[in-house]
Amino acid sequence: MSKLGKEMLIGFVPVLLVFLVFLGVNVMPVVLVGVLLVSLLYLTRMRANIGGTSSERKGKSRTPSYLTFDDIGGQDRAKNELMEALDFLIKHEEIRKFGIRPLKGILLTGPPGTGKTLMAKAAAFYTNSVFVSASGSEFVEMYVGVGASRVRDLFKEARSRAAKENKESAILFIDEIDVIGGKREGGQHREYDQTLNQLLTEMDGIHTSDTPRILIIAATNRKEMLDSALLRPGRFDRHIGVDLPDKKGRRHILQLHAANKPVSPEASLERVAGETFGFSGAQLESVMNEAAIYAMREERAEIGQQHFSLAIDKVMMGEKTDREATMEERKRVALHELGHAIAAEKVKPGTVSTVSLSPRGQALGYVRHNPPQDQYLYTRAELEQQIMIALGGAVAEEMFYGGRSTGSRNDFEQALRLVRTMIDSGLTSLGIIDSEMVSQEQLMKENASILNGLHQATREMLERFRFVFEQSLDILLREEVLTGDQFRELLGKVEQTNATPVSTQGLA
Ligand SMILES: Nc1ncnc2c1ncn2[C@@H]1O[C@H](COP(=O)(O)OP(=O)(O)OP(=O)(O)O)[C@@H](O)[C@H]1O
Ligand SMILES: [Zn+2]
Repeated sequence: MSKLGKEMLIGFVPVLLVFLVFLGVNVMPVVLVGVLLVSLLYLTRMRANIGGTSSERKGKSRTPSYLTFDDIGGQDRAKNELMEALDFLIKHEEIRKFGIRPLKGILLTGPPGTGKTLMAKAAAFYTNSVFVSASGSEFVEMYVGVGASRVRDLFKEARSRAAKENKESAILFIDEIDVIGGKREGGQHREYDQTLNQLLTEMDGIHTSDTPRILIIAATNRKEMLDSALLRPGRFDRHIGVDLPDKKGRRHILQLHAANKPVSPEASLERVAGETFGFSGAQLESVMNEAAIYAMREERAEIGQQHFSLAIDKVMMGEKTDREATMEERKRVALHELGHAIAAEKVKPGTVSTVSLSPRGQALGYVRHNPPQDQYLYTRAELEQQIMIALGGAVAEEMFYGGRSTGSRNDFEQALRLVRTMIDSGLTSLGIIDSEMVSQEQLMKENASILNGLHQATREMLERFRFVFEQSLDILLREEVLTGDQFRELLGKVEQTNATPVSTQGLA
C-alpha cells in the first residue's frame, strides 16, 4: 500500500468511530482489535529493521551471496597462501591424526580496498562453510558489556547457522579488527578490555573435535597497531598480506569488472592497467564504473579509452570542482603545469599522460604521469629526475613571474619526501646512515645542497625551452585538457618550427 493510501485510511478511522458512536454502537471491541493490529504491524516492522548485522545487510546489496577465488583479480600469492591455510579446515581428519593444533585465526593485512573482504567470502565458499561477518567499528559506541555479548552472539550465530544449513564449518569474518584489538596507550593491558577479552576467550575455547569447526578471519590495514595478545600462537598466528595489485593483477581486476559492461574493442584495458600504478582493487572498480558513467552521459554505445582516462583522473584527483579562477590565475596555473609537463617529457620522455587546467579536488590544474612500467626500486638518478619534475611547476612560475605562489606546496612536500628517501636509502654524500646518527644541522645541509642543485638544473633546463612555454600557453588555455599524445605532438611541432637546436645534454 502506498504511504498516502495508508495515511488516508488512518485518518478515516476516527471519523468511522465517531459515526459508530453516533449510531449507538459499542465501539470498545473495535478499538481494542484496532490497537492490537497496529501494534502487531509495528512489531513485525521493527524485527525486520533489526534483523541481521549491519554488515550483512550492506554485504547483501553489494556482493552476490557467494563468491569464489576466481572472482578476485590478481592477488595470486595471497590466494594461494589462504587456500593452503584453509586445508586445515578441509583436511581436519588428518590434522587430528597428527595431533596438530587447529588453526583458529587468520589475519589478512594490507591497504584498504585490496579485497580482504572478498577473500574471506571466497574462503567460505571454498570450504563450504557458513559466513558470518562483523566489523570492529560495530562494537564501539556500545554500552559496557554490550560489545562482549555481541561477540558471544556472533559465535552463537555461526554455530546455529551451520547447524541449520547443515554445514560442518563456519567462517567468522571480523573486518577492522584493530578497532577492538588495538594496543592500549600507556601500559595498561588491553586484555582487560571486555570485548577483546571475550573474543580471546571464544578463540581459546575452539577445539579440533568441535562441530562446526570455526575459523576466524580478521582484517586490518594497521597490523602494527594490534595488541600482542591477539597475535599469540593459537590465536591470529597466520598472517597473509593482501597488497596493492601489480600491473598484471590490475588488468585482471579491470577485466572482471568489465564483464558486464560494453567496453569498446578499441579501448585497451592493458593501457588502463599501465596508467593506474598504486590503485587498489576498489579504486579500479571505481574507474570502471566512472568510465561507464562518462560513456552513458555522452550517449555512446560503448566505453572508450577517453572515458577511462577521465575516470582515472577522477578517482586519482577527486571530483571536478567549479572553482572559477580568474584569467590571470589560470595563466599562472597553465605555466606551472607546463613546467611539470615539459620537465617530465625532457627527463622521462613519453611519460606525461594528461595535462589539465580543470580544477579537481584541491588542485587548480594537474599533470598526470604514466610510468612506462610498475617500478619498485629507484636509483639516485631516477629520484633526481622525479624531484626535477616536481620542481618544474615552481621554476616555471619563477621564470615568468619572477616569484612563486602557494600553488607549489604539494610539489615541495613531494620533493622533500624524495630527498628523504634518498638520504634514508644511503644514496647521498652522508653515506649509509640512520637519521639518529647525524645532527639536524647536517641533515638540513644535505637536504639544501641536493634541492638547490636540482632547482638550478631544472631552471637551466626549462630556460632552454622558454619558447615552448610561450607557444603552448594559448593552446592549453583554450583546450583546457591535453592528452599525453596531444601534448607530445604539440611539443614536437613547436620544437620543429623553432630554429634553436635543442639539446638535452647534461641531464641526469
Ligand atoms: N582483487 C580484487 N578483485 C576484484 N575486485 C576487487 C578486488 N579488490 C577489491 N575489489 C573491489 O573493491 C571492493 C572492496 O573490496 P574489499 O571490501 O574486499 O576490500 P577490503 O580490503 O576488505 O577493504 P577495507 O580494508 O576497506 O575493508 C570489492 O567489492 C570489489 O568490487
Ligand atoms: Zn605543481
